[in-house]
Amino acid sequence: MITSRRMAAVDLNAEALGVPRKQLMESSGNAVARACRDLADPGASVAVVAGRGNNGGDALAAARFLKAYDVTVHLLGRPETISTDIARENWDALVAGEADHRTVTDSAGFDLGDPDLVVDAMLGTGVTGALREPEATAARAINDSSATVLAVDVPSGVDADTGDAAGLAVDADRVVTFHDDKPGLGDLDCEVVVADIGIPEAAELFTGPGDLLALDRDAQSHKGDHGDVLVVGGGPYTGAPALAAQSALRAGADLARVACPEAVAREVQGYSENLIVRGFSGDRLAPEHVPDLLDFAADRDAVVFGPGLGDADESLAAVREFLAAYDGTAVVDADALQVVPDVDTEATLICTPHQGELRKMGGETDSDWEVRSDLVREFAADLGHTLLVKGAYDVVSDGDAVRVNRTGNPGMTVGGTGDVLAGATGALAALLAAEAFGGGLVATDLLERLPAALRGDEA
Ligand SMILES: NC(=O)C1=CN([C@@H]2O[C@H](COP(=O)(O)OP(=O)(O)OC[C@H]3O[C@@H](n4cnc5c(N)ncnc54)[C@H](O)[C@@H]3O)[C@@H](O)[C@H]2O)[C@@H](O)CC1
Ligand SMILES: [K+]
Repeated sequence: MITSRRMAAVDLNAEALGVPRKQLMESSGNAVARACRDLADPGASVAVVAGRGNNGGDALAAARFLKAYDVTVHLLGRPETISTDIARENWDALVAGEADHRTVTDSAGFDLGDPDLVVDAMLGTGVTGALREPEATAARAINDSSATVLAVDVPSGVDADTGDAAGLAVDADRVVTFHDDKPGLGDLDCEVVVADIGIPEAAELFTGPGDLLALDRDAQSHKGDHGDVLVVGGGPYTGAPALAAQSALRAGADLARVACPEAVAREVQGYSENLIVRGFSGDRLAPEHVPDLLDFAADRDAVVFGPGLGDADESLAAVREFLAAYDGTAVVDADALQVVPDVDTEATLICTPHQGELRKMGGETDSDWEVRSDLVREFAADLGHTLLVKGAYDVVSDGDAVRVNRTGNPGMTVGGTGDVLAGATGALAALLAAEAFGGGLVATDLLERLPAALRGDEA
Protein backbone atom coordinates (compact mmCIF):
# COMPACT_ATOMS: atom_id res chain seq x y z
CA MET A 1 0.00 0.00 0.00
CA ILE A 2 1.44 3.38 -0.94
CA THR A 3 0.12 6.94 -0.53
CA SER A 4 0.37 9.41 -3.39
CA ARG A 5 2.83 11.47 -1.35
CA ARG A 6 5.16 8.52 -0.87
CA MET A 7 4.70 7.55 -4.51
CA ALA A 8 5.95 10.98 -5.57
CA ALA A 9 9.01 10.51 -3.34
CA VAL A 10 9.74 7.04 -4.70
CA ASP A 11 9.34 8.38 -8.22
CA LEU A 12 12.06 11.01 -7.61
CA ASN A 13 14.30 8.42 -5.97
CA ALA A 14 13.87 6.18 -9.03
CA GLU A 15 14.91 9.05 -11.25
CA ALA A 16 18.06 9.54 -9.15
CA LEU A 17 18.79 5.83 -9.64
CA GLY A 18 18.67 6.25 -13.41
CA VAL A 19 15.06 5.28 -14.09
CA PRO A 20 13.38 8.49 -15.26
CA ARG A 21 9.69 9.19 -15.14
CA LYS A 22 9.27 8.82 -18.89
CA GLN A 23 10.50 5.26 -18.67
CA LEU A 24 7.94 4.60 -15.91
CA MET A 25 5.24 6.14 -18.12
CA GLU A 26 6.21 3.77 -20.92
CA SER A 27 5.89 0.80 -18.52
CA SER A 28 2.56 2.13 -17.25
CA GLY A 29 1.34 2.45 -20.83
CA ASN A 30 2.40 -1.10 -21.53
CA ALA A 31 0.57 -2.33 -18.42
CA VAL A 32 -2.60 -0.47 -19.47
CA ALA A 33 -2.40 -2.07 -22.92
CA ARG A 34 -2.04 -5.52 -21.33
CA ALA A 35 -5.16 -4.88 -19.27
CA CYS A 36 -7.01 -3.83 -22.46
CA ARG A 37 -6.04 -7.09 -24.15
CA ASP A 38 -7.38 -8.90 -21.13
CA LEU A 39 -10.73 -7.14 -21.33
CA ALA A 40 -11.38 -6.97 -25.08
CA ASP A 41 -10.62 -9.13 -28.13
CA PRO A 42 -8.47 -7.85 -30.99
CA GLY A 43 -10.47 -5.68 -33.38
CA ALA A 44 -12.67 -4.30 -30.59
CA SER A 45 -13.25 -0.54 -30.45
CA VAL A 46 -11.37 1.27 -27.67
CA ALA A 47 -11.93 4.90 -26.61
CA VAL A 48 -8.96 6.35 -24.75
CA VAL A 49 -10.12 9.41 -22.78
CA ALA A 50 -7.00 11.27 -21.70
CA GLY A 51 -6.53 14.26 -19.42
CA ARG A 52 -3.66 16.70 -19.67
CA GLY A 53 -1.48 15.33 -16.87
CA ASN A 54 0.63 12.21 -16.52
CA ASN A 55 -2.43 10.03 -15.98
CA GLY A 56 -3.42 10.96 -19.51
CA GLY A 57 0.19 10.45 -20.60
CA ASP A 58 0.08 6.83 -19.43
CA ALA A 59 -2.89 6.15 -21.70
CA LEU A 60 -1.37 8.05 -24.63
CA ALA A 61 1.61 5.70 -24.35
CA ALA A 62 -0.77 2.72 -24.07
CA ALA A 63 -2.44 3.65 -27.35
CA ARG A 64 0.82 2.87 -29.21
CA PHE A 65 0.68 -0.69 -27.89
CA LEU A 66 -2.87 -1.30 -29.17
CA LYS A 67 -2.35 -1.72 -32.91
CA ALA A 68 -4.63 -4.75 -32.95
CA TYR A 69 -7.58 -2.61 -31.83
CA ASP A 70 -9.72 0.14 -33.30
CA VAL A 71 -8.50 2.96 -31.04
CA THR A 72 -9.81 6.53 -30.82
CA VAL A 73 -7.95 8.93 -28.54
CA HIS A 74 -9.89 11.83 -27.00
CA LEU A 75 -7.67 14.48 -25.45
CA LEU A 76 -9.59 16.66 -22.98
CA GLY A 77 -8.28 20.17 -23.60
CA ARG A 78 -5.94 21.80 -26.06
CA PRO A 79 -2.63 20.02 -26.71
CA GLU A 80 -0.74 23.22 -25.69
CA THR A 81 -2.17 22.86 -22.20
CA ILE A 82 -0.78 19.36 -21.58
CA SER A 83 0.94 19.93 -18.25
CA THR A 84 4.06 17.77 -18.49
CA ASP A 85 6.71 17.32 -21.16
CA ILE A 86 6.55 13.54 -21.08
CA ALA A 87 2.77 13.45 -21.58
CA ARG A 88 3.11 15.99 -24.43
CA GLU A 89 5.81 13.89 -26.11
CA ASN A 90 3.45 10.91 -26.06
CA TRP A 91 0.67 13.03 -27.57
CA ASP A 92 3.02 14.30 -30.29
CA ALA A 93 4.04 10.70 -31.06
CA LEU A 94 0.39 9.73 -31.55
CA VAL A 95 -0.25 12.68 -33.83
CA ALA A 96 2.94 12.03 -35.81
CA GLY A 97 1.94 8.36 -36.05
CA GLU A 98 -1.46 9.37 -37.47
CA ALA A 99 -3.45 7.64 -34.75
CA ASP A 100 -7.17 8.47 -34.67
CA HIS A 101 -7.11 11.43 -32.29
CA ARG A 102 -9.52 14.21 -31.27
CA THR A 103 -9.17 17.17 -29.00
CA VAL A 104 -12.14 18.17 -26.86
CA THR A 105 -12.02 21.88 -26.14
CA ASP A 106 -15.55 22.25 -24.86
CA SER A 107 -17.83 19.71 -23.29
CA ALA A 108 -20.49 20.07 -26.03
CA GLY A 109 -17.94 18.72 -28.48
CA PHE A 110 -17.35 15.46 -26.62
CA ASP A 111 -18.65 12.38 -28.41
CA LEU A 112 -17.62 9.11 -26.83
CA GLY A 113 -19.32 7.06 -29.54
CA ASP A 114 -20.23 3.46 -28.70
CA PRO A 115 -16.93 1.75 -27.91
CA ASP A 116 -16.50 -1.76 -26.49
CA LEU A 117 -13.90 -0.54 -24.02
CA VAL A 118 -13.18 2.86 -22.44
CA VAL A 119 -9.77 3.68 -20.99
CA ASP A 120 -10.37 6.33 -18.34
CA ALA A 121 -7.17 8.35 -18.05
CA MET A 122 -8.62 11.77 -17.30
CA LEU A 123 -7.23 12.16 -13.81
CA GLY A 124 -5.04 10.14 -11.49
CA THR A 125 -3.38 11.14 -8.25
CA GLY A 126 -3.28 14.78 -9.40
CA VAL A 127 -7.01 15.36 -8.91
CA THR A 128 -8.06 18.32 -6.79
CA GLY A 129 -11.71 18.98 -5.99
CA ALA A 130 -14.75 18.03 -8.05
CA LEU A 131 -14.36 17.23 -11.76
CA ARG A 132 -14.42 20.36 -13.90
CA GLU A 133 -15.43 20.57 -17.58
CA PRO A 134 -15.00 18.88 -19.94
CA GLU A 135 -14.00 16.06 -17.53
CA ALA A 136 -17.41 16.04 -15.79
CA THR A 137 -19.31 15.65 -19.07
CA ALA A 138 -16.90 12.93 -20.19
CA ALA A 139 -17.31 11.08 -16.89
CA ARG A 140 -21.11 11.17 -17.29
CA ALA A 141 -20.84 9.82 -20.84
CA ILE A 142 -18.49 7.04 -19.67
CA ASN A 143 -20.82 6.08 -16.83
CA ASP A 144 -23.85 6.11 -19.19
CA SER A 145 -22.19 3.97 -21.85
CA SER A 146 -22.44 0.20 -21.95
CA ALA A 147 -18.69 -0.15 -22.51
CA THR A 148 -16.36 -1.94 -20.14
CA VAL A 149 -14.42 0.74 -18.27
CA LEU A 150 -10.72 0.37 -17.44
CA ALA A 151 -9.41 3.12 -15.17
CA VAL A 152 -5.75 4.10 -15.27
CA ASP A 153 -4.20 4.21 -11.76
CA VAL A 154 -7.45 5.32 -10.07
CA PRO A 155 -10.98 6.03 -11.40
CA SER A 156 -11.03 9.71 -12.40
CA GLY A 157 -12.47 11.89 -9.65
CA VAL A 158 -11.58 9.46 -6.84
CA ASP A 159 -8.90 10.46 -4.31
CA ALA A 160 -6.37 7.60 -4.39
CA ASP A 161 -5.49 8.11 -0.72
CA THR A 162 -8.99 8.19 0.76
CA GLY A 163 -11.30 6.64 -1.83
CA ASP A 164 -13.52 9.73 -1.59
CA ALA A 165 -14.81 11.74 -4.53
CA ALA A 166 -15.58 15.46 -4.23
CA GLY A 167 -18.47 14.98 -6.69
CA LEU A 168 -18.94 12.86 -9.75
CA ALA A 169 -16.40 10.07 -10.39
CA VAL A 170 -15.91 7.43 -13.07
CA ASP A 171 -17.48 4.11 -12.25
CA ALA A 172 -14.84 1.62 -13.41
CA ASP A 173 -14.99 -2.14 -13.91
CA ARG A 174 -11.26 -2.54 -13.46
CA VAL A 175 -8.41 -0.35 -12.26
CA VAL A 176 -4.83 -0.95 -13.28
CA THR A 177 -2.79 0.85 -10.65
CA PHE A 178 0.95 1.24 -10.65
CA HIS A 179 3.72 -0.09 -8.45
CA ASP A 180 1.61 -0.79 -5.36
CA ASP A 181 -1.98 -0.80 -4.16
CA LYS A 182 -3.41 2.60 -3.14
CA PRO A 183 -5.29 3.10 0.16
CA GLY A 184 -8.36 4.57 -1.57
CA LEU A 185 -8.97 1.68 -3.97
CA GLY A 186 -9.96 -0.93 -1.40
CA ASP A 187 -13.55 0.19 -0.90
CA LEU A 188 -14.40 0.70 -4.56
CA ASP A 189 -16.71 -1.73 -6.27
CA CYS A 190 -14.26 -2.77 -8.99
CA GLU A 191 -11.41 -5.12 -9.65
CA VAL A 192 -7.94 -3.73 -8.87
CA VAL A 193 -4.81 -4.94 -10.62
CA VAL A 194 -1.37 -3.76 -9.51
CA ALA A 195 1.18 -3.43 -12.32
CA ASP A 196 4.91 -3.55 -11.76
CA ILE A 197 6.29 -0.61 -13.75
CA GLY A 198 9.96 -1.25 -13.02
CA ILE A 199 10.55 1.08 -10.08
CA PRO A 200 13.74 -0.31 -8.50
CA GLU A 201 13.33 -1.67 -4.97
CA ALA A 202 16.19 0.61 -4.01
CA ALA A 203 13.97 3.65 -4.69
CA GLU A 204 11.92 2.67 -1.65
CA LEU A 205 14.62 1.22 0.57
CA PHE A 206 17.40 3.78 0.13
CA THR A 207 16.80 7.39 1.04
CA GLY A 208 17.13 9.74 -1.93
CA PRO A 209 16.07 13.17 -3.14
CA GLY A 210 12.40 12.16 -2.94
CA ASP A 211 12.66 11.77 0.82
CA LEU A 212 13.42 15.48 1.03
CA LEU A 213 10.05 16.38 -0.50
CA ALA A 214 8.48 16.23 2.94
CA LEU A 215 10.73 19.08 4.02
CA ASP A 216 9.42 21.77 1.66
CA ARG A 217 9.14 25.10 3.43
CA ASP A 218 6.01 27.21 3.64
CA ALA A 219 7.04 30.67 2.42
CA GLN A 220 4.43 32.37 4.63
CA SER A 221 6.01 31.20 7.85
CA HIS A 222 6.89 33.20 10.96
CA LYS A 223 9.45 32.90 13.70
CA GLY A 224 8.51 30.15 16.10
CA ASP A 225 6.62 28.23 13.40
CA HIS A 226 9.71 26.22 12.68
CA GLY A 227 10.50 24.38 15.76
CA ASP A 228 12.17 25.10 19.03
CA VAL A 229 14.76 22.50 19.97
CA LEU A 230 16.30 21.93 23.38
CA VAL A 231 19.64 20.13 23.65
CA VAL A 232 20.35 18.68 27.09
CA GLY A 233 24.01 17.82 27.35
CA GLY A 234 27.46 18.99 28.26
CA GLY A 235 29.40 18.71 31.48
CA PRO A 236 32.37 16.48 30.77
CA TYR A 237 32.35 17.84 27.20
CA THR A 238 31.30 21.24 25.86
CA GLY A 239 31.71 21.05 22.08
CA ALA A 240 29.13 18.29 21.62
CA PRO A 241 26.00 20.14 22.84
CA ALA A 242 27.07 23.30 20.99
CA LEU A 243 27.50 21.33 17.76
CA ALA A 244 24.15 19.58 18.17
CA ALA A 245 22.34 22.87 18.81
CA GLN A 246 24.01 24.65 15.87
CA SER A 247 23.14 21.70 13.69
CA ALA A 248 19.50 22.00 14.74
CA LEU A 249 19.53 25.60 13.49
CA ARG A 250 21.21 24.60 10.24
CA ALA A 251 18.61 21.88 9.72
CA GLY A 252 15.92 24.55 9.89
CA ALA A 253 14.82 24.99 13.51
CA ASP A 254 14.08 28.60 14.47
CA LEU A 255 15.41 28.31 17.99
CA ALA A 256 18.04 26.08 19.54
CA ARG A 257 18.58 26.08 23.27
CA VAL A 258 21.16 24.26 25.31
CA ALA A 259 20.56 23.22 28.90
CA CYS A 260 23.95 22.39 30.41
CA PRO A 261 25.75 22.60 33.75
CA GLU A 262 26.51 26.16 34.86
CA ALA A 263 30.16 25.19 35.10
CA VAL A 264 30.36 24.96 31.30
CA ALA A 265 27.53 27.29 30.22
CA ARG A 266 29.78 30.24 29.35
CA GLU A 267 32.04 28.03 27.31
CA VAL A 268 29.08 26.56 25.38
CA GLN A 269 27.70 30.06 24.76
CA GLY A 270 31.14 31.15 23.60
CA TYR A 271 30.93 28.81 20.60
CA SER A 272 28.02 30.68 19.07
CA GLU A 273 25.86 33.70 19.72
CA ASN A 274 23.03 31.96 17.85
CA LEU A 275 22.42 29.64 20.80
CA ILE A 276 20.28 30.27 23.86
CA VAL A 277 22.11 28.71 26.78
CA ARG A 278 20.58 27.93 30.14
CA GLY A 279 22.76 26.68 32.97
CA PHE A 280 21.76 24.37 35.77
CA SER A 281 23.69 24.09 39.04
CA GLY A 282 26.86 22.08 39.34
CA ASP A 283 29.14 20.44 36.84
CA ARG A 284 26.99 17.60 35.56
CA LEU A 285 23.34 16.62 35.07
CA ALA A 286 21.73 15.07 38.18
CA PRO A 287 18.21 14.02 39.25
CA GLU A 288 17.69 17.29 41.18
CA HIS A 289 17.63 19.15 37.82
CA VAL A 290 14.87 17.04 36.31
CA PRO A 291 11.73 18.94 37.51
CA ASP A 292 13.01 22.23 36.05
CA LEU A 293 14.12 20.56 32.83
CA LEU A 294 10.69 18.97 32.39
CA ASP A 295 9.04 22.38 32.78
CA PHE A 296 11.43 23.92 30.32
CA ALA A 297 11.07 21.05 27.83
CA ALA A 298 7.27 21.21 27.89
CA ASP A 299 7.31 24.39 25.77
CA ARG A 300 9.82 23.08 23.23
CA ASP A 301 8.97 21.00 20.12
CA ALA A 302 11.73 18.42 20.67
CA VAL A 303 14.54 17.58 23.08
CA VAL A 304 17.93 16.14 22.16
CA PHE A 305 19.37 14.17 25.04
CA GLY A 306 22.96 13.16 25.40
CA PRO A 307 25.62 15.12 23.51
CA GLY A 308 28.58 15.55 25.85
CA LEU A 309 26.56 14.45 28.88
CA GLY A 310 28.97 11.75 30.03
CA ASP A 311 28.03 8.51 31.76
CA ALA A 312 28.15 9.44 35.45
CA ASP A 313 25.57 7.38 37.39
CA GLU A 314 23.66 10.46 38.54
CA SER A 315 23.50 11.85 34.99
CA LEU A 316 22.10 8.57 33.66
CA ALA A 317 19.64 8.43 36.57
CA ALA A 318 18.49 11.93 35.60
CA VAL A 319 17.96 10.90 31.97
CA ARG A 320 15.91 7.93 33.18
CA GLU A 321 13.76 10.12 35.42
CA PHE A 322 13.29 12.71 32.72
CA LEU A 323 12.20 10.20 30.08
CA ALA A 324 9.86 8.41 32.50
CA ALA A 325 7.95 11.67 33.01
CA TYR A 326 8.25 13.18 29.51
CA ASP A 327 5.64 12.67 26.80
CA GLY A 328 7.03 14.78 23.94
CA THR A 329 9.52 13.93 21.20
CA ALA A 330 13.14 13.25 22.14
CA VAL A 331 16.26 12.30 20.24
CA VAL A 332 18.52 10.18 22.44
CA ASP A 333 22.21 9.98 21.63
CA ALA A 334 25.58 9.03 23.08
CA ASP A 335 25.77 7.89 26.73
CA ALA A 336 22.07 8.60 27.31
CA LEU A 337 21.21 5.71 24.96
CA GLN A 338 21.97 3.03 27.52
CA VAL A 339 18.99 3.95 29.70
CA VAL A 340 16.46 3.54 26.86
CA PRO A 341 15.91 -0.24 27.01
CA ASP A 342 14.65 -0.22 30.60
CA VAL A 343 12.81 3.07 30.72
CA ASP A 344 9.04 3.14 30.66
CA THR A 345 8.08 6.30 28.76
CA GLU A 346 5.19 7.87 26.89
CA ALA A 347 7.66 9.93 24.87
CA THR A 348 8.35 9.40 21.16
CA LEU A 349 12.03 8.49 21.08
CA ILE A 350 14.41 8.55 18.15
CA CYS A 351 17.61 6.81 19.21
CA THR A 352 20.79 7.49 17.22
CA PRO A 353 23.40 4.90 18.26
CA HIS A 354 26.50 3.87 16.36
CA GLN A 355 26.96 0.13 16.32
CA GLY A 356 28.93 0.04 19.57
CA GLU A 357 26.21 1.98 21.36
CA LEU A 358 23.58 -0.27 19.81
CA ARG A 359 25.28 -3.32 21.33
CA LYS A 360 25.44 -1.55 24.67
CA MET A 361 21.66 -1.07 24.42
CA GLY A 362 21.28 -4.82 23.94
CA GLY A 363 20.82 -4.72 20.17
CA GLU A 364 22.59 -6.99 17.71
CA THR A 365 24.45 -5.91 14.66
CA ASP A 366 26.03 -7.53 11.60
CA SER A 367 28.61 -6.57 9.01
CA ASP A 368 26.11 -7.28 6.21
CA TRP A 369 23.82 -4.26 5.95
CA GLU A 370 20.82 -6.29 4.82
CA VAL A 371 21.07 -8.57 7.83
CA ARG A 372 21.65 -5.48 9.96
CA SER A 373 18.47 -3.86 8.57
CA ASP A 374 16.39 -6.80 9.77
CA LEU A 375 18.09 -6.77 13.17
CA VAL A 376 17.51 -3.04 13.54
CA ARG A 377 13.85 -3.34 12.56
CA GLU A 378 13.28 -6.14 15.08
CA PHE A 379 15.08 -4.30 17.87
CA ALA A 380 13.18 -1.08 17.14
CA ALA A 381 9.95 -3.08 17.37
CA ASP A 382 11.07 -4.59 20.72
CA LEU A 383 11.97 -1.17 22.09
CA GLY A 384 8.87 0.51 20.71
CA HIS A 385 11.05 3.41 19.54
CA THR A 386 12.65 4.57 16.30
CA LEU A 387 16.28 3.64 15.75
CA LEU A 388 18.76 5.38 13.47
CA VAL A 389 21.83 3.15 13.56
CA LYS A 390 24.89 4.88 12.14
CA GLY A 391 27.36 3.11 9.89
CA ALA A 392 28.62 3.19 6.32
CA TYR A 393 24.99 2.35 5.57
CA ASP A 394 22.78 4.05 8.17
CA VAL A 395 19.71 1.98 8.98
CA VAL A 396 16.55 3.76 10.15
CA SER A 397 13.50 1.87 11.39
CA ASP A 398 10.42 2.50 13.46
CA GLY A 399 9.99 -1.22 13.94
CA ASP A 400 7.93 -1.49 10.78
CA ALA A 401 9.35 0.41 7.81
CA VAL A 402 13.10 0.41 7.14
CA ARG A 403 15.10 3.01 5.22
CA VAL A 404 18.79 2.83 4.50
CA ASN A 405 21.00 5.83 3.84
CA ARG A 406 24.11 5.00 1.87
CA THR A 407 25.28 8.56 1.28
CA GLY A 408 28.30 9.98 3.12
CA ASN A 409 31.98 9.14 2.95
CA PRO A 410 34.71 7.61 5.10
CA GLY A 411 35.74 11.10 6.31
CA MET A 412 32.49 11.28 8.23
CA THR A 413 33.80 9.11 11.04
CA VAL A 414 35.56 12.27 12.33
CA GLY A 415 34.55 13.34 15.86
CA GLY A 416 31.45 15.51 16.22
CA THR A 417 29.50 14.20 13.23
CA GLY A 418 27.29 12.20 15.59
CA ASP A 419 26.42 15.38 17.51
CA VAL A 420 25.58 17.13 14.24
CA LEU A 421 23.33 14.23 13.26
CA ALA A 422 21.57 14.22 16.65
CA GLY A 423 20.92 17.97 16.42
CA ALA A 424 19.65 17.79 12.85
CA THR A 425 17.40 14.87 13.79
CA GLY A 426 16.06 16.91 16.69
CA ALA A 427 15.28 19.79 14.34
CA LEU A 428 13.48 17.56 11.84
CA ALA A 429 11.49 15.92 14.62
CA ALA A 430 10.56 19.37 15.95
CA LEU A 431 9.63 20.57 12.48
CA LEU A 432 7.49 17.53 11.87
CA ALA A 433 5.78 18.26 15.17
CA ALA A 434 5.27 21.89 14.07
CA GLU A 435 4.49 20.72 10.48
CA ALA A 436 6.67 23.43 9.00
CA PHE A 437 10.21 23.69 7.77
CA GLY A 438 12.83 26.40 7.98
CA GLY A 439 15.70 27.17 5.68
CA GLY A 440 18.66 26.70 8.03
CA LEU A 441 19.39 30.42 8.24
CA VAL A 442 21.02 31.62 11.46
CA ALA A 443 21.21 35.16 12.79
CA THR A 444 24.95 35.46 12.19
CA ASP A 445 24.36 34.68 8.49
CA LEU A 446 22.45 37.95 8.35
CA LEU A 447 25.44 39.80 9.83
CA GLU A 448 27.66 38.36 7.12
CA ARG A 449 25.22 39.30 4.39
CA LEU A 450 24.36 42.76 5.67
CA PRO A 451 27.10 44.75 3.86
CA ALA A 452 26.21 43.18 0.52
CA ALA A 453 22.52 43.83 1.12
CA LEU A 454 23.26 47.50 1.88
CA ARG A 455 25.30 47.75 -1.32
CA GLY A 456 22.24 46.43 -3.15
CA ASP A 457 24.02 43.28 -4.42
CA GLU A 458 21.84 40.47 -5.70
CA ALA A 459 21.26 37.77 -3.07
N1 LIG B 1 5.58 7.62 -9.75
C1 LIG B 1 4.44 8.14 -10.10
O1 LIG B 1 3.87 8.93 -9.35
C2 LIG B 1 3.88 7.73 -11.42
C3 LIG B 1 2.71 8.30 -11.87
N2 LIG B 1 2.16 7.97 -13.03
C4 LIG B 1 0.89 8.56 -13.46
O2 LIG B 1 0.83 9.93 -13.17
C5 LIG B 1 -0.41 10.21 -12.55
C6 LIG B 1 -0.32 11.50 -11.82
O3 LIG B 1 -0.03 12.49 -12.78
P1 LIG B 1 -0.16 14.04 -12.49
O4 LIG B 1 0.51 14.35 -11.21
O5 LIG B 1 0.30 14.73 -13.73
O6 LIG B 1 -1.69 14.26 -12.23
P2 LIG B 1 -3.02 13.86 -13.04
O7 LIG B 1 -2.69 13.46 -14.43
O8 LIG B 1 -3.75 12.90 -12.21
O9 LIG B 1 -3.84 15.22 -13.04
C7 LIG B 1 -3.24 16.47 -13.31
C8 LIG B 1 -4.07 17.28 -14.28
O10 LIG B 1 -5.41 17.29 -13.88
C9 LIG B 1 -5.93 18.62 -13.78
N3 LIG B 1 -6.95 18.60 -12.72
C10 LIG B 1 -6.76 18.45 -11.39
N4 LIG B 1 -7.94 18.40 -10.75
C11 LIG B 1 -8.91 18.49 -11.69
C12 LIG B 1 -10.34 18.49 -11.64
N5 LIG B 1 -11.00 18.39 -10.49
N6 LIG B 1 -11.02 18.61 -12.81
C13 LIG B 1 -10.36 18.71 -13.97
N7 LIG B 1 -9.00 18.72 -14.08
C14 LIG B 1 -8.29 18.62 -12.96
C15 LIG B 1 -4.70 19.44 -13.51
O11 LIG B 1 -4.89 20.76 -13.93
C16 LIG B 1 -3.64 18.71 -14.34
O12 LIG B 1 -3.68 19.10 -15.70
C17 LIG B 1 -0.70 8.97 -11.75
O13 LIG B 1 -2.05 8.85 -11.39
C18 LIG B 1 -0.27 7.90 -12.73
O14 LIG B 1 -1.30 7.62 -13.64
C19 LIG B 1 2.72 6.94 -13.91
O15 LIG B 1 3.13 7.55 -15.12
C20 LIG B 1 3.84 6.15 -13.32
C21 LIG B 1 4.63 6.74 -12.23
K1 LIG C 1 -7.88 7.70 -14.19
